[in-house]
Amino acid sequence: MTTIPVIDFQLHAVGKEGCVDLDNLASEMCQALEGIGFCYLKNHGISEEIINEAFSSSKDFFSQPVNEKEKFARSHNYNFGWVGLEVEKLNPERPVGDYKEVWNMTLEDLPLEWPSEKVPNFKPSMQKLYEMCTDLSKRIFDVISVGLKLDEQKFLQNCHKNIGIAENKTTLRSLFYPALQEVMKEGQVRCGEHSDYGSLTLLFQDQIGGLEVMNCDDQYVPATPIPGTVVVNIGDLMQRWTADKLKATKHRVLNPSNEQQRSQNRQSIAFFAHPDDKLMIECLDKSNKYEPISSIDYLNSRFKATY
Ligand SMILES: O=C(O)CCC(=O)C(=O)O
Ligand SMILES: [Fe+2]
Repeated sequence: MTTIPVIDFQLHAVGKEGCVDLDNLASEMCQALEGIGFCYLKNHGISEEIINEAFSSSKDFFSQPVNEKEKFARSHNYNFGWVGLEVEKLNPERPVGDYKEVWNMTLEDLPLEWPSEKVPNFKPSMQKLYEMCTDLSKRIFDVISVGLKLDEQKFLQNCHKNIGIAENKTTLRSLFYPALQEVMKEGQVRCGEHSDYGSLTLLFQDQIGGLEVMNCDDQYVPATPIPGTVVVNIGDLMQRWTADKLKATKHRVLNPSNEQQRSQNRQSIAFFAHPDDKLMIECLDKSNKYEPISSIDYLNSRFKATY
């Protein structure tokens, strides 16, 4: 598979009720996730208004001066808050950190502040999108469970019961890539080559473009923005869980070469689903290809390598 397929999710979209036969959708989706590891979903059911609000309030947040944003710097204990330019290096082999800023959040009741005084709409709009992404990811888990022929359609969904409640590290992250400098540091990119850590990622991107995904021929191909769609991909934990059946594909965001694009900010919002912290991740096919590990131990081992 060399391109990223667009899949119509209408049948099981957010807001749809009732039992439907997911077999065809499931095989279409698993074929994509076993191949290139990415797909676009159209008709996913999350309203454009909710997505746009999260993008515009994020922009308001990131447009503030650094000293304002620093007040809300990421707490290592919770993976919550603002991370500044060049701090994260998603590909540790690159010489410098990524040219991006991010805001990470969960829905858990944490003793942490939002910048609500200066950007009142940021918290409610991100929380709303988190809720919608929780719903959509659970529906995608149903489809994948059917595609993997697991005993129960709700099997994977049940492994993510605590999303947004407690003891689950599922994170919504707003990313802001500022317009580029005329001369960038050697080897610096917007987002270095990496695969995601968790089970499933949903990604909303603006119209600027730049996301690239490694295809089955080891070539990076553009994941061109398609209005109205969400990009879906598999994380490393899900690859391990499925004994390498579903693929956690490497991706990156390079610096545009076109002068007009270089002078524009880029925004995206990613939802990283993780199974409940204490869940033991054992190969679903009983092959024991990888040792069992708890969801939280796996995630912590990955964070150590990034920060
Ligand atoms: O901004 C993007 O399009 C991709 C971001 C990403 O891959 C990540 O944060 O894991
Ligand atoms: Fe990623």
